[in-house]
Amino acid sequence: MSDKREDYISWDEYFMGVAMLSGMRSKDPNTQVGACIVSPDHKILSMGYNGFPSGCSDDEFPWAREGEPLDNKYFYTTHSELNAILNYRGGSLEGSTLYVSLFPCNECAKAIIQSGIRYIIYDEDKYKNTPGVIASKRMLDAAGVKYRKYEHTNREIKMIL
Ligand SMILES: O=c1ccn([C@H]2C[C@H](O)[C@@H](COP(=O)(O)O)O2)c(=O)[nH]1
Ligand SMILES: [Zn+2]
Repeated sequence: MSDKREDYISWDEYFMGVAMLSGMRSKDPNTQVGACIVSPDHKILSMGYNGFPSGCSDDEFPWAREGEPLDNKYFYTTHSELNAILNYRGGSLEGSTLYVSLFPCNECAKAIIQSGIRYIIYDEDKYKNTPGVIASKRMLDAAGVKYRKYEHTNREIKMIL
């Protein structure tokens, strides 16, 4: 009988890796966010990244952070978590886990709660002091959605594409 490999990646490394890879598709020049939704039995249900809705050209809509509301990205971007929820073509997301590279904002928190996602594993929390993220945590806490920070393992994953 042969011994199995022992240095295989963990579930957390695997799914956060998929979320981060998904974020690499984002055209946002400042913050790329990736999300991966996983079933209780470790099946990937959906993925998403932040970007403009279908039909809204990445070359025509603005990527600026500043300027008039109609001339910057904030009115137009669909967040990675919402894209992952909307991309799901199956039945229910009840009981699922969301891996996401940035802590979800208040708008995403609403969609997460309403879709039945029960756990969030996030990487960065760089907007933790903003009202949006404070409101997000308040809603997630009230709704019983659990969240924890991803623990980096320092494993290097190299891909030659
Ligand atoms: O819950 C969230 C919050 C933000 N995003 C996206 C939306 C934008 O494309 C960027 C944030 O841009 P900044 O320049 O850092 O303000 O992140 C998301 O996908 N999910
Ligand atoms: Zn959001």
